[in-house]
Amino acid sequence: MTEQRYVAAIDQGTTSTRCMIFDHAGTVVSVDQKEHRQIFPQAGWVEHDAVEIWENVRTVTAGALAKADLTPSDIVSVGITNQRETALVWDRKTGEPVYNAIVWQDTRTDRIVTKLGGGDATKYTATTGLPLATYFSGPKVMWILENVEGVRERAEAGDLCFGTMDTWVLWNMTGGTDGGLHYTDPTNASRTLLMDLDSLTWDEGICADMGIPMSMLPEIKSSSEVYGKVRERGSLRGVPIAGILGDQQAATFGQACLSPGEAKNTYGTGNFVLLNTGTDKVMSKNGLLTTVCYKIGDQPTVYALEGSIAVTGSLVQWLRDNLGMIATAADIENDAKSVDDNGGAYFVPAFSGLFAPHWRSDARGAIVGLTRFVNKGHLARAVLEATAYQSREVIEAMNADSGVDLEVLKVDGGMVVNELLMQFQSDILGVDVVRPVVAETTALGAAYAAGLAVDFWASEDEIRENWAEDKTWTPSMDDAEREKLFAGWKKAVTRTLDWVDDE
Ligand SMILES: Nc1ncnc2c1ncn2[C@@H]1O[C@H](COP(=O)(O)OP(=O)(O)O)[C@@H](O)[C@H]1O
Ligand SMILES: O=P(O)(O)OC[C@H](O)CO
Repeated sequence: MTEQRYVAAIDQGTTSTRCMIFDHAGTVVSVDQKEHRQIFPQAGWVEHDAVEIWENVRTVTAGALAKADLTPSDIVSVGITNQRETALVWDRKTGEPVYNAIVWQDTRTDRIVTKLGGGDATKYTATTGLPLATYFSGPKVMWILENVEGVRERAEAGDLCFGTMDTWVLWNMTGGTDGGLHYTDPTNASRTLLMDLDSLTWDEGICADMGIPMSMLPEIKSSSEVYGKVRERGSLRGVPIAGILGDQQAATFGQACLSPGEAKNTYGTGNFVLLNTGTDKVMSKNGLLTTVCYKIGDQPTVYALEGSIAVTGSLVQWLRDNLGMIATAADIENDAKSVDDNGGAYFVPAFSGLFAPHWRSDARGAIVGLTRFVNKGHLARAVLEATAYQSREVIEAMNADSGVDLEVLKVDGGMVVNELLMQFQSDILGVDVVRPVVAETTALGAAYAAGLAVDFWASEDEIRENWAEDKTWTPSMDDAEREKLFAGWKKAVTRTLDWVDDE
C-alpha cells in the first residue's frame, strides 16, 4: 500500500526554489522549479526578496502536485531543505520582512566580524564549530539590527522574528501571522554562529555579544519529526511537515552518507564537501567547519566536518552572464574540450573572499599565468579546473583532520553532468568519483527526513538500499602531472590574498 503514496520536498536554493515528489523507492515522480532574482545593491552585497521566494514556494508546490496529478491526500509528509546561513528578519504581526534576506555569499559584515573577533577569528569556534566569517547568519542579523531604521527597538520589544530560509518557509506554510511555527533544525542553527554544538541550544553569551535579543530566535527542533501541518489554504493542506535539513546536510543524507567516514561533494553555486564523523565532534585544525550533519528525532546528534567553497558553478554563471563568453552553462565543456590543458592559466574565483580552508575575506578573484598563447578554451578549462582544485584543498584538510583517506567521492549537484570536470576531479584527487542515479540528493535527503518521521521509510537501511550508482570516473593522470598542476594552483591562490585594504 505504501507504494501508492509519496513524500514531497521543498528545496529553497540560492538560485531557485524546487518542489520534488518522490515515491518509496526514492524515484523522482515530479519536479517544479522557479528561479528568483539575485539582488546586488553594491559590490560584495547579495540579497534575496523573501516575499518573492515564498510566492515561488507556493507556485512550485502547486506545480509539482499538478504535474504528477496528485492531491494532498497522496502525500504522507513534506520536508524542507534550504540554502543555509541566508538571514531574514520579519515582523511576527504583519509577516513583512524588515529588509531583504542577506545571502550567505554577502560580504558586507566584513568589518563587523573583524571587530567581534578583536583579532581572533576563532573566538567562538570551540562553542559553534565555526570561524568568525561573513558567511554565517549571526553577523548578518547584527547588520540588520544596526542599519535598518527602527528595527532594534522593534526587536527588543519582541515584535520581530529571525530565521534562515527553512524557518521562513515553515512559518509561512503553517499559517504565517495566523499561528505560523517559528522553528528551525540543528543543521541550520549550526550555521548561525549562535548555537552551542554540544547542547544544540542558542548561546546567550554570543547572542549578547552580537546584540541579538533571544526572543527573535526560532526554537531548535530535530531534523526529523512532525513539526505541524500545512495551513488550510496551502496546496498541501493538512500534510504533516516532518523534516528540515540545510541543503548540504540534506545532500549528505540523500547520498546515504550515514556512517562515519562517508563523504559527498555537491557541485552547485558553490561546492560543499561533508564528511560524516558520527556522534564524534571533530574540531578542525585545518580550516574546516564542524557542523551538525543531522539529528533524527531523539536519536544522538550526528556531526560532520565540512569544507565550504563559495564559488564554483557560480563562476560558470558569471562567465555566461557577466562576460557573455558562453551562451549556456553546458557550453563550457565544449570550449574546454577544444584544448588539452589549461595552457598555464589558473582562475581563482575569490569573489566572496576565500572560504575553506583559507577563510580570507581580503582575497579577490584573479586569473594568473596569462600569455598570448592562452585562448578561450584554456580559460574554460581553468574555470572548470578551479572547482576541482578547490575540492582537493578541502579534501586534503579533511584527511589531515580526521585521518579518513577517501577511497571514493560521491558527487551530486548541477555541475556533475560535466564529464570533463568529473574526469579531471578524479585525476586531481587520484580517487574514484561516483555519481548516483538520483542526482537530486538535496531534495531526496529532505524527503527521507520527512518520510522517516512518519514511518514511510522504516529505517536508514532502506535509504542505503535505495542508493544506486549511475557512473564512476577513475583516475588516469600520472602522479607527477597531478602534483605539478596542483602546485600551480596553490601558487595562484597566493596571488589573490591581501587584495582588499582595511578602510
Ligand atoms: N554543464 C555544466 N557545466 C558546468 N557547470 C554547470 C553545468 N550545468 C550547470 N552548471 C552550474 O551548476 C550550477 C547549478 O547547480 P545547482 O545544483 O542547481 O545549484 P544550486 O542548488 O546551488 O542553485 C550553476 O551555477 C551552473 O552554472
Ligand atoms: O543553495 P545552494 O545549493 O547554493 O547551497 C548553498 C549553501 O547551503 C550555502 O551554505
